Amino acid sequence: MSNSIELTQESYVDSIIERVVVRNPGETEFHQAVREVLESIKPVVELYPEFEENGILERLTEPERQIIFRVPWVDDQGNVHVNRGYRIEFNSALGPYKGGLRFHPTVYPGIMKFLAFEQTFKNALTGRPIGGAKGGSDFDPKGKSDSEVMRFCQSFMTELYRHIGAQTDIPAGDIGVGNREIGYLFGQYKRITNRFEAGTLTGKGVDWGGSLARTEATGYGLVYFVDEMLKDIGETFEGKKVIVSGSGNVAIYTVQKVIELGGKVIALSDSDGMVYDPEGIDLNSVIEIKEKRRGRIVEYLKTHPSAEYNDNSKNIWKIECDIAFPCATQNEIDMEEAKTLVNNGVLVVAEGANMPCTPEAIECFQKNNVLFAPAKAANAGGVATSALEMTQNSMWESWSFEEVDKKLREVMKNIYSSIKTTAEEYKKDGDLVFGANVTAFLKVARAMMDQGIV
Ligand SMILES: NC(=O)C1=CN([C@@H]2O[C@H](COP(=O)(O)OP(=O)(O)OC[C@H]3O[C@@H](n4cnc5c(N)ncnc54)[C@H](O)[C@@H]3O)[C@@H](O)[C@H]2O)C=CC1
Ligand SMILES: O=C(O)CCC(=O)C(=O)O
Repeated sequence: MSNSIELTQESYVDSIIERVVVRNPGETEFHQAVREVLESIKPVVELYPEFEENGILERLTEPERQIIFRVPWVDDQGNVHVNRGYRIEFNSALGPYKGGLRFHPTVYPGIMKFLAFEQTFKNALTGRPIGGAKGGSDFDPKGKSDSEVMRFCQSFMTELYRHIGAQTDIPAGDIGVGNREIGYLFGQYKRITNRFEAGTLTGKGVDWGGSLARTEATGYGLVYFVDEMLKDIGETFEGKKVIVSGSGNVAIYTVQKVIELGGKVIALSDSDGMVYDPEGIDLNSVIEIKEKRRGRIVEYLKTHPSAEYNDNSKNIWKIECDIAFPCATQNEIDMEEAKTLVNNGVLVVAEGANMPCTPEAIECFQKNNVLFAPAKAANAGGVATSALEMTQNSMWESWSFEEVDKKLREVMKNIYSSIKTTAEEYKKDGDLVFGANVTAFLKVARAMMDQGIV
């Protein structure tokens, strides 16, 4: 009897994975994200037949709404360009759709759907009432003037505005979308709607509805999360050698907090290459190059001639370290890099980017007892602080940096303890991938059950 139940339930999960592959051809990142979640929640789905009876997995893997639109804009020379804009409103069981916008040439439906699917689970872990979404465009902001970026953002919002709102869908930043872009997007939203509806976008400037500490939140939250993991094994950041990939928003504030807690960051990268500075990365120089000048990481050598540069960003994982923070992009660590990190004695790998480690890499870390922190838990501090920004907006209040930072720290602590406890409950001690997926799944699935077949 129990055998047959097990077989039926297993085939339910497998059939859903197959269905996602068939219904979303060629969208490999989306397949990967779905497979990762569904395979780990399998034993839990087996325990509750009502999930199958109510088509929970079919609905959970199909976006509630997918918006694709044309974004025409004119460059500084008067040439017309057309990009494609997206907003994937994946799941609103827990609250209005929430998630960032990515402007990058690699954007296509497979990337948008994987990010929106992941966001649904991540947002559930924050404990805030927010559903999951993601959006963006295949527009490449690299090398564009401020005026070109402004015109692009205005055109993008001219379509997007009709789909978003403080109670409906609240976009924010992601790769290629920072304070500058959020400003242009908000300006156009306000102009079209004739409403200063601050709660419609997060990551705003602090003088016009933004939250203090939102800029720092993803990186700081990531480090707070790892600090909890280290405490559990009687360790701290003090004296640890740390590698952070990328050099954008998440990477910069990860580095800042690691240094504050006594760690030494020795390498950073961008899509062109990586720098290794055994003396410890000088963050002020990185902020000057990346945040102020929007330059390339190779320029670090101009002021730090003793540092080394390599024009393959993947080589960053060859450097010996205690803690590795992939904070650039999806699938940046595969099996080969994972093996190198393990052979070099890495203690912790924590995902700052979304899905930066392939499933094979994660398996390699877990088999070799490396402490592994999955993105949907470890980088949730950014969206959690976005939710704090929404709370401040709805109350017409602005909290101090310290107050927001304290709440962020509590959120990260709670996420860590809840996913660790879930893993223990199912006798998967230390498996934070399982803990995060199951904790988030149960929350979203139960809300979907409560709300009927919608
Ligand atoms: N901004 C946020 O609040 C959050 C961002 N994330 C994720 O963190 C990651 C980074 O996002 P942001 O820092 O916001 O973007 P960003 O645009 O500020 O920075 C991205 C950085 O990654 C680098 N990069 C891109 N491709 C690379 C590659 N193949 N190798 C090495 N470096 C590469 C870029 O040069 C840039 O320095 C993304 O996966 C994003 O989805 C996750 C949670 C929240
Ligand atoms: O702050 C937000 O709404 C979104 C942040 C984000 O894009 C992410 O968590 O991946």
